[in-house]
This record gives sequence, structure tokens and C-alpha cells, in this order.
Amino acid sequence: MSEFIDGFIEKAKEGNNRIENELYSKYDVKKGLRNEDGTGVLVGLTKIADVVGYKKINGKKIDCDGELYYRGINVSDIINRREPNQRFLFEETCFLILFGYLPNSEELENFKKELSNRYELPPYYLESKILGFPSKNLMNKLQQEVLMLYSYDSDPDNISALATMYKGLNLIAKIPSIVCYAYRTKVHYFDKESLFIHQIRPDLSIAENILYLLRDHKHFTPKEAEVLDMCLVLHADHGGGNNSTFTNVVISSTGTDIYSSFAGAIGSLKGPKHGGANLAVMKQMQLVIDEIGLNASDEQIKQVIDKILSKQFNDNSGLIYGIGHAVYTLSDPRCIILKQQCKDLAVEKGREAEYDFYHRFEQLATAEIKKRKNINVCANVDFYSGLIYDMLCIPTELYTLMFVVGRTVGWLAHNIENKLYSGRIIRPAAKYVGETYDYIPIDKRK
Ligand SMILES: CC(=O)SCCNC(=O)CCNC(=O)[C@H](O)C(C)(C)COP(=O)(O)OP(=O)(O)OC[C@H]1O[C@@H](n2cnc3c(N)ncnc32)[C@H](O)[C@@H]1OP(=O)(O)O
Ligand SMILES: O=C([O-])CC(=O)C(=O)O
Repeated sequence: MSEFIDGFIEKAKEGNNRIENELYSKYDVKKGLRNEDGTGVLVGLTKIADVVGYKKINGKKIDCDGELYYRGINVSDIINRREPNQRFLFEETCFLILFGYLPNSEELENFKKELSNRYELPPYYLESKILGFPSKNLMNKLQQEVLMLYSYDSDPDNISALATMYKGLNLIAKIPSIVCYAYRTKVHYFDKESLFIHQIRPDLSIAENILYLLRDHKHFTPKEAEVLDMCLVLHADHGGGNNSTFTNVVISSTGTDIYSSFAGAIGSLKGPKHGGANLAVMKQMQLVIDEIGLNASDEQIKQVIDKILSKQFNDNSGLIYGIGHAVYTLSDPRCIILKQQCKDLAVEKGREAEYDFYHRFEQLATAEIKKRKNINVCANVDFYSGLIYDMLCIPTELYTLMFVVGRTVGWLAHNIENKLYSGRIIRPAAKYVGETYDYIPIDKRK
């Protein structure tokens, strides 16, 4: 039987199972929910975030520099126009995304307390659910933990918008320590390192707590916490169309609980074409640097790029991770901010050579894809984030988890918005393009 099953995929490419490419255009099926010109099929309305990567002028797509707005406010302004003494913006951004406007000082303080009051994990949760269940993959582990928290909720299936808000805030507050403890557990059990567990501190921001919990000596610089906080702000939302947010809304549209929706969204974010790209970029760049060295010439870098695009290097997928985007064309505004942060941090940490290599690789890779495909591609949010995390001593296993910590805010906001203003089960259609046959009793089959 296993021989039969082994041969199935090859056989599926022909005969009864094969779906001819032409059928997609014949029935006007939008592969990947994309229109002919690459723009996304509209599947919803939102007032939470706007992702701008092109303009439509007389129905024609015109590429432009990228812009990202949270509740109508340009994210670059949130970062660049903050008060000089305002070090941490993530909590304020959470408020903005969830409630729709920038909080005044009192509202912000109250909101921070709402979050920090929920930091602590249930009694014995750490011992029984994290230390007792080490896992090598922390994205998978977090999915388990989110589903586990369902059992600790006295009314888990209450899906009213208000109940969802409270459950979501609880998840936003608890996920940072869960991921740090899951990491410490992983390296203790599998990598044989010492185990240390620090208590999460209500007086620290989420970014500060992550650095505090991850480091044996508990110390971090204000600049390090500021950069991590900025990363969380830049990952907090990306409109209703990104795969993990859409997944979360698709799942919750059935009327199921928020734990199921978030677990699904985490699974979506893990993929290397989405949030998992930050990890994939690190692996790709490590491999490239191992192959040609940091002092390689542009010509040598071009040759490796050519090998990647020809499916002969890295994971043979033909993809250059950290490059390209479904919406952004000329630039991803988050990448511009992160690139500058990365550059500054590299100077501070004496890692300018790596930054410079990434920069040259980015320029050459985008130019090569443009040449081959005749499309504008840019480096995305994930291209420099891994290098930044590395300079913050955040381990590779946690890169995509940092994305989750930020994005839970967007997932929650879209989940609630969808409940309040759409409410309909998401159920598109798929055209049956097979034949119909008579049923043949078993003794008459060949
Ligand atoms: C947080 C985030 O999710 S940001 C995105 C993170 N993902 C990555 O960095 C992975 C690498 N990038 C990609 O796979 C893609 O650019 C995606 C998934 C981000 C966007 O995909 P799409 O919107 O389908 O890309 P788009 O329609 O613009 O692609 C057009 C062509 O360029 C190719 N292309 C786009 N990006 C890349 C890339 N990075 N490397 C190689 N080829 C690429 C596509 O394969 C496609 O080729 P085809 O016409 O021969 O099929
Ligand atoms: O919008 C997308 O498709 C992916 C992305 O950048 C994000 O979710 O941050």
C-alpha cells in the first residue's frame, strides 16, 4: 500500500486529478485571491489599518513608495514624532489599534495597568504546562499554550465582542512570558543549558520584560529595549488581508472561540512566506555568508542570488526570503525604519560588515528579481529584523515569536471588528471541474 501512496503525487499530476492551469482563467478563479495585476481580491472592510503599496489610477496599478497607517495615523510618524522622553510605544500602539485613537496620559497609564495586571501566569502553569512539556519548535509550542489557556478560562466559549476583548488582552499580556519560558525550557532540555526563570515584572514594558526574562543576568540597555519596542510597534498590525489576520478572522467567523482563532493565526504566521520569513532570512544569509564570506564582491553576491533564483541554493524553493511583498512595491515603510535601526545598532555593536553585506545583498536581489520578472520588489519587514534580533541577543528560535507578540494586537482588533460589523461566516466557493461517474459495485471494478 505504501508504494501506492508513494506514487500518488506523481500520478496526481496527470489523469483524473490534474487541474489544467487554463481552467483558472476560464472560470475566473483568483489564484491566491489575487487579481490579474497582482492586487488582492477585496474580502472585507476595515478601519484598523491601511497598507498602501500602489495607487489605482483609471483602473491601472501604479507602484509607489509604501505607507502603513494604524487608525489613520502614519506609522512612521508614531515612531519619528514621539516625545523625546517617550521610550516605549508598543502599549500606546495597542491602545490605538484596539480602541481607535491615541490615548491621553491617564488612559495610557490605566491601559498599561490592565495589561500588567494580566502578566502573571495561572498557579503552577509554568511548572506543569511549560517546564513539564518542552518543545523544540516554539511556534508550535505557543499554539499548544494558547489552546491550553482555553482550559483556564471559566467561560472560554463566550464570543461576545466584549468577552473577546478581555480574553485577547489576557493573551497579549501572557504570551511574552510564555514564549520566553518556553525558550528557556527548550534550551535546558534539548541543548543542555542551565535553567533560569525570572519573574515577569509589572513595572516593566512588554519589550523590557522580554529582554529581562531572556537574559541570565537580567540586564539590558535602554537603547536595546527601545529597539525591540519599535519592532513590536512595526509588527502590530498589517490590515485585514495578511494571511494570519485573515486566517484568524476566517476561523472566528464560524463562531468559535478566540483561542482557536489565535492558534490558527500562529500556524499561519509560522510559514516562511509570511512571518517565518524572519527566520528563513537568517538561515539564508548565514548560508550565503558561509559560502562567499562577508568581503565577497558584488559579482560573487550576484552569482549566489542567481543560484537561489534558479532553485540551486538554500532550500531550492527559488525564493529569496525577506524580499517581495503582496502589497508593497517600491518600498516597505517598516523595512526602511528597521534598516536604519539595524545600521545604528551595527555601529554600536561593531557589526557594520554584516549590515553592509545585507544592504548590498538587498540591492542586488531586488534588481535581479526586477530584471527577471519585470516587477518592482522591495525588501520587506523581515529582511533586517532577524539581524536586529541577533544584535539584541534574541535567539533565532524566538524571531517569529517576536512577530507574534506584536501581531496579537492586530489579530484581536480584526477579530472584534469582524464580529461587530460583518458577522457572516466566511465561505467562498470552489468550482468542481471533475467528471461525474456511475457508482460501480466492488465486485465489478477492475
Ligand atoms: C510579514 C510578511 O509576511 S512579509 C513577506 C515575507 N515573505 C518573504 O520574505 C518570502 C519571500 N517573498 C515571497 O515569497 C513573495 O514575495 C511574497 C509571498 C511575499 C509575495 O508573493 P506574491 O504577492 O505572490 O508575489 P508577486 O505576485 O509579486 O510575485 C510575482 C513573481 O515574482 C516572484 N517573486 C516574488 N518575490 C520573490 C522572491 N522573494 N524571490 C523569488 N521570486 C519572487 C514570484 O514567485 C512570482 O513569480 P511567477 O510570476 O513566476 O510566479
Ligand atoms: O501583509 C502581508 O501580506 C504580510 C505582511 O507584511 C504582514 O502581515 O506584516
